[in-house]
Amino acid sequence: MTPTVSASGLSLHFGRTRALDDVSLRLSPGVTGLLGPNGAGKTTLLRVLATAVPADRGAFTVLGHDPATSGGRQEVRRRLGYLPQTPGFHPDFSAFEFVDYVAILKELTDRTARHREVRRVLDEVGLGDVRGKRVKKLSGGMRQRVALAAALVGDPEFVVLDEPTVGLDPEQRMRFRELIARAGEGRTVLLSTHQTEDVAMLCHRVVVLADGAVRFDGTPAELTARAAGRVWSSAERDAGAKAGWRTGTGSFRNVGDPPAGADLLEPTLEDGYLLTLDGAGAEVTA
Ligand SMILES: Nc1ncnc2c1ncn2[C@@H]1O[C@H](COP(=O)(O)OP(=O)(O)OP(=O)(O)O)[C@@H](O)[C@H]1O
Repeated sequence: MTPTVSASGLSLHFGRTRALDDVSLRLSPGVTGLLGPNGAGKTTLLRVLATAVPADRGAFTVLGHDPATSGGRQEVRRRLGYLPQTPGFHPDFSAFEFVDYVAILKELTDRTARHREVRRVLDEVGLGDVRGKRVKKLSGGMRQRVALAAALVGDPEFVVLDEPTVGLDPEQRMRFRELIARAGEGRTVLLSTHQTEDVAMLCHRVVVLADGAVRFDGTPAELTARAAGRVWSSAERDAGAKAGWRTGTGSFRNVGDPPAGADLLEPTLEDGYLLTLDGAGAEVTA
């Protein structure tokens, strides 16, 4: 299958900071999770792919369009939905006005068709009843759903979501997962998150970034399998553990190099992720 997004050798420096280091990836329909510690370069990668900032080196295409040319950039933006880490809401806009404003920027020029589309996406995220409410009066979870509606307006083929579930309570997070899963049906969604459960539950693929570089690119099951035979239980923290913590049962859960005869546990995606970061030379914290 031809990938929706094809990127090769993307690098970007901010002064002496190397935010992206030779990143190559291909994205296809479905939800791809982007995991990485703070400062790994996730937001920077998303901003480059959303054409908000150009890379220093490397290139990418979205559905064959090259954003390095002004015509190509316009084509990419027409096919793109972007939920940034801090959506810039005008606080006095209603939910409808905000999404309509984004729809205008996306060049949905026919007013009647545009308003129909704005109502459709607000209904899709469950905000049809409060579309006239000021954004500043909405809860944090509702505001995130307004931002998701803005990302989905115009039915883009490539959707970039930067930590959309941060700060949400478990019920809202579950609701958001449903919405993201639905958005990923037939569309290519790139989801940056710190929530390994989001990735385990939603994503067909996961990319791990550390120090601006890709450290893993594969399925969630493959990431989990990296920790097979490397998670064990013990009465005390084990010397061979890269990370270990006392669980609610009082025993330690260790991740790393187990001693002979260790009481092995079923690994999770988070275990595989922690071990991948350790291999990358990043600090493992748990
Ligand atoms: N506009 C900028 N100016 C200077 N440095 C920047 C800028 N944006 C990002 N950086 C630096 O680039 C690196 C990558 O940052 P980025 O925000 O992409 O990481 P991240 O993985 O999204 O982190 P987080 O999980 O904390 O959001 C960091 O060292 C950051 O300080």
